Order: sequence, then structure tokens, then C-alpha cells
Amino acid sequence: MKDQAQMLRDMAKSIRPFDFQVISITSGKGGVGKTSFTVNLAYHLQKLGKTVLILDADLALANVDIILGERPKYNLLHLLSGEKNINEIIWESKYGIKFIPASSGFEELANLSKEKQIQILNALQEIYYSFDIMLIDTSAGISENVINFCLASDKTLVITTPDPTALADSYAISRIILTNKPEHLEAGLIVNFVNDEQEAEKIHRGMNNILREFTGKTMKYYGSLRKDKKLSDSVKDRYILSAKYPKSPYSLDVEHIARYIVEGKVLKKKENFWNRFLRNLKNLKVE
Ligand SMILES: Nc1ncnc2c1ncn2[C@@H]1O[C@H](COP(=O)(O)OP(=O)(O)OP(=O)(O)O)[C@@H](O)[C@H]1O
Repeated sequence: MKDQAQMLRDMAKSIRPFDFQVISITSGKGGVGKTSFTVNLAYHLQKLGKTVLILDADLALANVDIILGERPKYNLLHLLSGEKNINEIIWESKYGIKFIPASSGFEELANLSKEKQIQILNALQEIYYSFDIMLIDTSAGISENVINFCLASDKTLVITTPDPTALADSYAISRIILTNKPEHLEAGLIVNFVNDEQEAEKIHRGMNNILREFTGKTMKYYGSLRKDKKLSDSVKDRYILSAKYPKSPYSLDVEHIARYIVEGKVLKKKENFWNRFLRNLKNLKVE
């Protein structure tokens, strides 16, 4: 087994020119709709012509597979144990969406050592050039893993709902992201479970007023997702809502955000995701 310094040296050598986007999707509180959004976003990004890979980084409570209605054979545990390589654990769903499954119920995945995080990153480097966008579905809450994924990404989208506890928790994670925010990172807010856009905009304004006061920075408004009963039906019946009901309110809202991601201006970056992740891994302190 290589030591950490050797892994870092190997990685630095293999860095490639950077021209794809990494988008982390995160939340302060669990159950606010992060994974449903990630999967439906992947679907719309694909429809817009992008090749997309989802990394299920909700490492110990994974459920991208459930929302996609799939039962992948292998997952990150097989990669970490050396039983399988990265190409062998990528699973293609029936909608053509490719994802890297995590595994539910394994505490060791929730608290990955730095060596293990680097092992995953090294493996991802082997395949990232085949994709335009990698979506990272992080776990909820403030852990070093989550913050590291968020800060190294090109975009981090924080999902909240109007529920006061979700708002308090999304404020907490947004504050950490903005306090540590590197220049390359775009930090955005998405408000889920709303009745209309006005409700989401009001929440965004309120959150930004407090964030501005304490960090001097704000979260970009990325959009809203309306309440849609069909979404829970889609999880129960194992289909992607956007695929079956593209004109449902939720699908239209996700499509709107996907278009913004694809058609919005992408800043040219000097340093890539892998370098940023490694640098953060060495420096980050989460209180
Ligand atoms: N806009 C919406 N309208 C109706 N139901 C929704 C909406 N967004 C999410 N849900 C429902 O809320 C539940 C939680 O969603 P989801 O699993 O995507 O959340 P999560 O944040 O990923 O949760 P976890 O923290 O457990 O990973 C699901 O039953 C989903 O169908």
C-alpha cells in the first residue's frame, strides 16, 4: 500500500487539463430532497446532451440506486477493498444514467480516512474524461467529507425546504461554505417543497441577509422546486419522474435549473477539482 505522500505525488503527475464541471449537491438536514433532485437533474442534463456521472457520496446511507430503481452489484466498498476497479463499479441505469454506488449501513464509509478519500479520488481521475459533468450527492450535514467535496467542486448547490429546522441547518452549512469559499466556487441555493417561486425567493433573500451580515458573502439563487405528489409516487414505483412526466411541475423546475447549468457562463478555471480536493484535505478544519 502506497503511503499518502506517494499517492499525492502520483496524483500530481497524472493531473489532466480541466474542462468538465463537478457539481456537489448538499443539504444541512436530511430528507429535504437532495437525492431526488440529483437524479432528476442528471436526467435533464443528459437530455441537454451532456454526459453525466453521479457519485453517491452519501457514503453510509446511500440511496441514489433506490431512486433510480436499480440494484447495482458492486459499490465503493469493492473499490476500496481492491476487489473491483472503478470501471467495474460504475452502474448504468435503465435511463442511461451512470452512477457510482455507495453502500448503506457501513460506518467505515461515513468516516473515510484521508488515504481512502485519496484512493477514491485517484480512481475517479481514471474515468472523469469520459464525462461532461459529475454530480456528487453528498450526505447531509457538516462533516469534513461533505465540506471537502463542496469546496473542491465548481458549483455547490445547497438544498433547503421552508421548514424552520431545514432553514437553520442550511444556514449552518452555507455559512461554512461561504466562510471557506475559494474564488473558483459558485455557491447556490435551491428551495424545495415550495408552492411558488415567490416563496423560494423570499427564503433566499432572508437567508442571504443573515449570511451577508456574518460572512460578507451570499448564496446565488439557483431556483425552486415545487411540491409534487407525483415525486413520492415515482420513488415508490421505481421510475424517474422527469422521464415519465416531463411536464409535471417538479420536472419543469428541474429542467429550468439544468438549462441554467448548461447554458450559464462557466468560468475558466486554473486549478482542477482533484488539486483543490487534495489541498482542502490537507488544510481544512471544520469546527
Ligand atoms: N418537491 C417535492 N415534492 C414532493 N415530494 C418531494 C419533493 N422533494 C422530495 N420529495 C420527497 O421527499 C422524500 C425525501 O427525498 P430525498 O430522498 O430525495 O431526500 P434526501 O435529502 O436525499 O434525503 P437523505 O438525506 O435521506 O439522503 C422522498 O420521499 C421524496 O419523494
